[in-house]
This record gives sequence, C-alpha cells and structure tokens, in this order.
Amino acid sequence: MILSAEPPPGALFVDSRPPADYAQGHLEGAINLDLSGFRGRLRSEEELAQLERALAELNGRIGAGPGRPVVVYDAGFNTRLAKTAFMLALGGLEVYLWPQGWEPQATQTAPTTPVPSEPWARLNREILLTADEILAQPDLLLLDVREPHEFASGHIPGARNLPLGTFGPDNAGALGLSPGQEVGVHCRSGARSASAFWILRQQGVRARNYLGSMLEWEAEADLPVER
Ligand SMILES: O=S(=O)([O-])[S-]
Repeated sequence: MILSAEPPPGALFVDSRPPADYAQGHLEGAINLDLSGFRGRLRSEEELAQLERALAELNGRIGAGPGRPVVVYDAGFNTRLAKTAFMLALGGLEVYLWPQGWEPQATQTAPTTPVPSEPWARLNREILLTADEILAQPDLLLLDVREPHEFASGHIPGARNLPLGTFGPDNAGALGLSPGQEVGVHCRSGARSASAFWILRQQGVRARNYLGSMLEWEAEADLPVER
C-alpha cells in the first residue's frame, strides 16, 4: 500500500536510498536497504524455496517478521523503492511505501544497528508470477511495461505493451483494468513492473509481478519470444 499520511505505529523503517543520502539524514531507527538489484532464476520449486530462505535470513537480520509493519521510503516513488518494497512483501511482510512526506523527520545521521529477530519468511505466491505460470495461463492479461522499442526488440507472445509512464494513481479503469481483475506485469528485470504492481494494487487490481521478467525469459531456451 502506498502511504499518503503517517505510517502505522511500531513500523520498521527501511530507507532504500543510496548510502550517501542515508548518511546525510534518515528517519530514526531506519535501516538502509536497497533490494532493487535482485536477479534470480525462479522456475523450480527449489529456486523458490531458496529465495524464501534468503528472505527469511534477511528478515531475521533486520528484525522484520509477522505482526510488524515495514515502511519503505525513498526520494519519491521510484523503481528502487517499488522493487525493494516488492521483495519485502514477497517474503510475507506487511509492507507500506512512503514516497514523500517523511523528509522533515529525517534527522538521524548515525547508522541504525538492526535488532535481529528469528529468521522468518512465507513466500507470498499471490503477488508473484513465474514463467511457468505464464505458460500455464495463456488467457491471463500480461502487461509489458517497458518502452515500445524494448517491446519491439522481443516480447512474450500475447503480452500487451503499456509503458510504465502510462500508469497513474487513478487511471486503471481508463486502461481497461478493473478492481479484482488478475493481471501479470513484467519489464526487463522486475523493477519498473514492481512500480506498476503497486500502482495497480492501490486501485484494487490483483497485479502479480513476473520478477524474472525479460532477463529470465530470454535466457531460457524453452520460452518463446515474439518479434
Ligand atoms: O526496470 S527494469 O527492471 O526493467 S531495468
């Protein structure tokens, strides 16, 4: 959920900005964490289980777990914020995005030492889409949020090109999407599509992010590419 007001009480703050920005001033108790660079093949059950273990280890390290909301903030609504928040939500955490409004409270300069907790994660399969699920659901509306020239260079058969810039906070209906509808979103490596994911979820559309996106799809010999 994208916050426009104060965050929930007791939240763990995650600052996804670059370390130099964090060092200049961050929210009290916030840790500095950018998960937007995540890449990984997610096709076998073992690969999914490995990701769940990695997220459990991460949650334990930063003191995140069930019952404690996590608020991720950044300098505006950007793909770094969106993908970091998506990765944490994928681990089963209750996640909020706080793109603006936090700035006046960013007064702490000393880095926060996280208080670790028991490693814990539950992979939230409801928000994740995998290549094999795309193959198994040919009727699922799949939105490729890359730019038209990227789409033209090769795309998943049946995908519809809707560049990220076309998504707005209240235009899901105008894009032909309705609350409750399930749609898949993807891009090159799951970052722009994480932004589309949150924008659509905010409007009640049941978006699922194909995290592997075209980087994974094009690397797999058995997956068809349309040009
Ligand atoms: O935003 S991206 O993952 O397509 S590089």
